[in-house]
Amino acid sequence: MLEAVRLHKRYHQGELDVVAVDHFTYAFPPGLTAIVGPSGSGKTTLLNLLAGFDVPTEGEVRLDGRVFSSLSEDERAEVRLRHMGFVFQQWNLIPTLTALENVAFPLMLAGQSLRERTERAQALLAAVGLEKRAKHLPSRLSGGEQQRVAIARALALDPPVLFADEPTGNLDSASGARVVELLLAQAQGGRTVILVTHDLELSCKAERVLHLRDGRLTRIETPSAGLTEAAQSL
Ligand SMILES: Nc1ncnc2c1ncn2[C@@H]1O[C@H](COP(=O)(O)OP(=O)(O)OP(=O)(O)O)[C@@H](O)[C@H]1O
Repeated sequence: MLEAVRLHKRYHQGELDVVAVDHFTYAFPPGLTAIVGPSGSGKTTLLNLLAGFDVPTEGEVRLDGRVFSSLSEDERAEVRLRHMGFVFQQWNLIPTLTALENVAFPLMLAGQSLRERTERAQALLAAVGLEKRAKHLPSRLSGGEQQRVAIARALALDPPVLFADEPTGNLDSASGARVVELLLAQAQGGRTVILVTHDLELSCKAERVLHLRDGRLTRIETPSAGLTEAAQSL
């Protein structure tokens, strides 16, 4: 399980101190959790802290009970490779690699043989409905197809945690719906999916919606149950 404990991030901007994340505490259960909040409320900073791209000023991130945020950069990268997948607004595929090679890339980093990783990447592309596009370069795929390749790549090493940052931001509604379906299927399959979005319709599909304001967790909504609880009581 991924947990944030009194996670705090302060930036120095000249004379000013900006608190981007303010003592955020939450244990992310399996399933889909959305993080919403106005621009500047700290969503991206929080995601970067949870994924270990950035380190907190105070507090910690724990993964399966082990403190993750105080590991070295290399150790965090290794944990990230094996335990976390990423689907961003900009799909960030490697432009010179085919769809199949993009999906196989993390498998190569993890030391799998060419045969193993080709078989696994083919199966993943089939799972997102793109087996016929395996040899295409990203530039020959639509935005929605590129995002599905990014999802297949994010799932390559079967990570328990999947981060999605505005994954439908650049997509038309039909492609966006397909991407959402794939993410929901991952959440229903028991993965912890953490979704940052401005899209209220999308956040309503989450089991839990965390509201951030000025870096603080101000409200937790459970849209399906129609319940809210005060974050302060956590
Ligand atoms: N590297 C940085 N240096 C200084 N201040 C930063 C840095 N990154 C973020 N901030 C500040 O931290 C606060 C939170 O920013 P963050 O990008 O996390 O918000 P956000 O909710 O993701 O916003 P948006 O929805 O616009 O992407 C903002 O006030 C921002 O200016």
